[in-house]
Amino acid sequence: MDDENVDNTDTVEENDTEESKPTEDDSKLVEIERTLAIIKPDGVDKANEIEETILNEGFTILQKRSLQLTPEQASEFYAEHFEKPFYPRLVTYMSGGPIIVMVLVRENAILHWREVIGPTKPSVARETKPDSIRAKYGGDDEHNAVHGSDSSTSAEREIRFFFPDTVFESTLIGDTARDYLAKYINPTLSKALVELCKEKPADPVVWLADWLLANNPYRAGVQETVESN
Ligand SMILES: Nc1ncnc2c1ncn2[C@@H]1O[C@H](COP(=O)(O)OP(=O)(O)OP(=O)(O)O)[C@@H](O)[C@H]1O
Repeated sequence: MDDENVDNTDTVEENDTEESKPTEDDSKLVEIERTLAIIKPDGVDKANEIEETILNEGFTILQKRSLQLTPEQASEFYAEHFEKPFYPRLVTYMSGGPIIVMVLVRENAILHWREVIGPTKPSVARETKPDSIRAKYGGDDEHNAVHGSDSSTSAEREIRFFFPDTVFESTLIGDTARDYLAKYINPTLSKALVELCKEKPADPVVWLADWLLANNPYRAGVQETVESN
């Protein structure tokens, strides 16, 4: 178990209501996103099954840590619930044993992970989403096995909370990605693939990597630039 301290931020997010949260059906754009998943203390003995579900649902586990929160860290993480009657019990619960935190990546990761974990209360999950993680592994309304970020703002704050070195850069998608590749990669790569087929080397991947390094038009000292299509 890793007991290193987590980063503490003093940001308090706005308190989203269940009604205001978007659903997957509302989503028009496909986005590659990151979200934070926590396997809570009561879910840790089912970690293998939960991780299998994560992978089966098409997520990549980008980062993973096992740790135990101090009561202060649990209070900070759930600061938005400070005034709720269940807050003291929530802090005791979340600091009462080891947890596993993961950064998950997928198209629409935030919404999809919320769908996979199911409603907050396991009793409701068992009635309405019996295949969800909280339906299968949750206990009472407080002990619901897993957490998922509920918005991109929360995801960024929560990922930084546990992985303070994370850099958030926008990922190019759609036409922007196509334009970027067409301008900077395709001309050189096409030429490299033509040469590769002529050469037919024994280890094509290493040969291709060497060719690209030797013919990188953006490397200082390489004179020739490849015409774009
Ligand atoms: N009525 C309640 N009684 C006891 N515990 C509760 C209650 N409501 C919420 N909790 C606990 O507080 C956590 C945070 O509540 P929140 O309303 O943010 O739900 P959530 O976003 O589905 O959960 P999480 O933030 O853990 O993913 C819940 O996951 C649950 O452990």
